[in-house]
Amino acid sequence: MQVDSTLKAAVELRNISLSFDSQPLFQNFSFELPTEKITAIVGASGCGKSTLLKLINGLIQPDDGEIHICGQQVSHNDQAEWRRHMGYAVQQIGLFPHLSAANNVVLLAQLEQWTESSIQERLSYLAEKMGLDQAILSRFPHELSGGQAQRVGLCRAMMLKPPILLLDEAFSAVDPITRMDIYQYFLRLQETEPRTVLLITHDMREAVKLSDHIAVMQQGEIVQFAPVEQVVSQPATDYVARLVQEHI
Ligand SMILES: Nc1ncnc2c1ncn2[C@@H]1O[C@H](COP(=O)(O)OP(=O)(O)OP(=O)(O)O)[C@@H](O)[C@H]1O
Repeated sequence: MQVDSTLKAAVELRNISLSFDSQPLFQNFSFELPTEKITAIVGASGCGKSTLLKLINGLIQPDDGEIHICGQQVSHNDQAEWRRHMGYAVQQIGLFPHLSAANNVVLLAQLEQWTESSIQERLSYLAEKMGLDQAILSRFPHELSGGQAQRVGLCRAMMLKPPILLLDEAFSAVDPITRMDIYQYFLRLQETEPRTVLLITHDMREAVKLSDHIAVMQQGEIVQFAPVEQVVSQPATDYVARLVQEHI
């Protein structure tokens, strides 16, 4: 599944409804993720950010509504296929402890039976862009700093060149200075290899730093979805204004 870069939205949710234990979280929820842009979802704990991400990667099935990926409607039965086109990185990183950093990064490409030369070429490219040298790549996860492990996790998520990248608090486990460095690495890669990114974060400052668009969520609804500058200069509700004031 290739993303046509002229496609307005690489991911589209149409009229999604979802309840947990008869408690509605999403009701008639629609959302479009702009192609080859970074979109941040910001909102308080429990507003539905991670659930939205799980709907997009097929981990959760909506009660009602449609999901379109790269212009095609997908059904829950295709989830294995559609997930192959998505990279996924989370706060907990989840590197395999018995594999070196390099082997963590290349594992999926090996499973996909890429040639050894393509694997090594892709690994070198990502490692260079993310500032990971040979010494770091040969270490095991317990020998890495939090920031190094996060960059390894990002490289792993991007190994197969997924057109869509889902990041759930993927930058939050490190100190602010290391985080700034990782932002720079990440943005450099996004410049050379643009992809459609959904970034889930509590941190409005991170959203402003990294994203093209911000969607602010409150209790299963998007209360503002606009380019970053607009969210900052013209917050649509008091809640968005508070987020902007308190965090920027
Ligand atoms: N599998 C589940 N079963 C029941 N309730 C769930 C389930 N998953 C999520 N919820 C509920 O749905 C709501 C939204 O959860 P979600 O994890 O999407 O929030 P979030 O915005 O990502 O929060 P946080 O920022 O704390 O991670 C919460 O009230 C949560 O308790």
